[in-house]
Amino acid sequence: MSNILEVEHLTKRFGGLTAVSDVSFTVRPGEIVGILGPNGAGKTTLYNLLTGFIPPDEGRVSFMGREIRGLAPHRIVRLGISRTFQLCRPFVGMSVLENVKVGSLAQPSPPQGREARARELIAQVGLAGKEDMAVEVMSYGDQRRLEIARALATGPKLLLLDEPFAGLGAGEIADLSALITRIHAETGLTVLLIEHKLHEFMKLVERVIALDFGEMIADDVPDRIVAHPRVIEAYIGGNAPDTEAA
Ligand SMILES: Nc1ncnc2c1ncn2[C@@H]1O[C@H](COP(=O)(O)OP(=O)(O)OP(=O)(O)O)[C@@H](O)[C@H]1O
Repeated sequence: MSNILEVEHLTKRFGGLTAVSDVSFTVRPGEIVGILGPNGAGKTTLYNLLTGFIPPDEGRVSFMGREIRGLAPHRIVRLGISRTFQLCRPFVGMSVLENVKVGSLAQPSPPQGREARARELIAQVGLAGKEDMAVEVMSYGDQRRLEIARALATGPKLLLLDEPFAGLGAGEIADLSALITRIHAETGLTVLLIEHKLHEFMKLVERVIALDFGEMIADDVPDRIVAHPRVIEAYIGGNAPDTEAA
């Protein structure tokens, strides 16, 4: 399989606004690809389209050679696409362990191995010892780790991260960035990453797909993206990119 994900002419309109406009790109297995763009560029809408949360108006999405347009979110998770959210969405009133086990319910695997696997993932994201902790008392940084563990529990081949560094301090960002790098290296998982903290973003990703007003304006390696005239214009015209370390 040459590409794990193929997006062709994907378009989503909300009334008169085209949030994602004729976007086409491919992702190879094991790549870590950044999705860049100022506020409102269409990044989260793109994730919502890839995960079946909303249907596209036009275009197609092929995942591991299979057309997934129109499939319900739980079917897409089962096929191997998992995501985290911009705002953490842990199940409150449940422990860390229970939260991760919920993720594993996405796959029709026998229940016996679920707890052991959940404990492994909790350790993998650096939360060992916190299995029984209530999620509402966790730090924001730990909640981000939990989100990643829960997403991994669904057994993804493609992981979509939506602003994992939002709201974190510099130390937490560096730690989480190292965690993402390690998980990517250890598992060979394909990763898409939306992030406004460009300093860490550019270090993490191998390639960047840049959006502006729903249109794809560039698809290139980080070094060329930061010098790309349309990317610079998109940011200078709107929000200056946050290229400093947080
Ligand atoms: N359900 C919706 N109904 C109407 N408009 C929407 C809806 N969802 C998104 N939009 C609009 O679509 C555009 C793209 O939004 P989107 O959230 O995808 O941008 P984004 O790049 O993720 O921005 P941010 O970086 O601020 O999260 C915005 O103008 C937004 O207001």
